[in-house]
Amino acid sequence: MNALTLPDIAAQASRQALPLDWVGMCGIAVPLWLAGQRLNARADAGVSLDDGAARGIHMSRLYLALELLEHEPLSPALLRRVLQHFLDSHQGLSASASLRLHTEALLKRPALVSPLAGWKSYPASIAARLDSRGFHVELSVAVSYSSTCPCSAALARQLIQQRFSQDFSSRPLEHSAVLAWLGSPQGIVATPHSQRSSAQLQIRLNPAATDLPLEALIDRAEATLGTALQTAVKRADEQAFALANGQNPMFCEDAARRLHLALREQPEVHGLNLRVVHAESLHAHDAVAESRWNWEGA
Ligand SMILES: Nc1nc2c(ncn2[C@@H]2O[C@H](COP(=O)(O)OP(=O)(O)OP(=O)(O)O)[C@@H](O)[C@H]2O)c(=O)[nH]1
Repeated sequence: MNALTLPDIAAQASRQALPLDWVGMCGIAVPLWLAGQRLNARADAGVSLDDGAARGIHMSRLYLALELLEHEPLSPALLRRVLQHFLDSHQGLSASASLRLHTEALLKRPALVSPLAGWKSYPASIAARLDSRGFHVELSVAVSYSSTCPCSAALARQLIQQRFSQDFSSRPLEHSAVLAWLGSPQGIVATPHSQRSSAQLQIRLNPAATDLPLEALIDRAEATLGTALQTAVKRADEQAFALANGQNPMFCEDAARRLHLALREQPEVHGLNLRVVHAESLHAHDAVAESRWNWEGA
């Protein structure tokens, strides 16, 4: 039997004529180049099946088009070429194509003070679509940070004030005595709670963007929040982290507003959709805020 005699079920007519919105493959292992690294990724690749009478799409053609990802850094232009391949190989069948890549960038992050550094992983995904409305790309990444509750900080300060008032009600206010008190457990009789938090950032790239600014997006988000989770930490770094948290107390609403305003002004951002989750240590549930700008379906 040779290739010409192999049955081709996909080429048959469907018994139930009906177009399908998306047909493809999910979870294909692919390598890609991003943020200066070769990364493992999982691809979801597909097209619409607009010809309702056709039995199926040609999955192998989509799979083989993904080979393009191996050879050059991931960019909007490369994604567009892959999607154009999907459509060219499905002429008469499909008018829209999409590709979603799930990966994890591993970036080296410096300590706050000491000359140390360590690795931090950032789950990320890139989604591209080509259809009659044009081509667009979305970039998503999760950034983890610490958030100190501003309400808890104010309540703790009040208790410290009360304790100070008690302890110094009958003592003269001498500099050395106050300094010693501040350095004692009485000087911090209450501490605010803080929580490990995460921001899920999704941006739609400006159509003119030539790069996928993953690292720039992460850097911008971490600088905006001021309390990114750390990697290598010595005591000097921990002290700097305590200061950063004290200077940046945040409700989830504060974090969402900060991120929205900082990301929206980036020239490569055409739209954004973000969700921040503060995994409360006061409650057994999370505090969550979402914000969108120029986001379809919002
Ligand atoms: N359309 C479709 N194909 C599937 C599915 N599950 C597995 N396949 C297989 O995917 C394989 C590749 O399909 P095609 O791309 O049509 O393969 P081909 O006919 O050899 O390639 P072309 O000559 O380029 O059409 C076939 O062996 C299908 O059986 C499915 O649910 N739908």
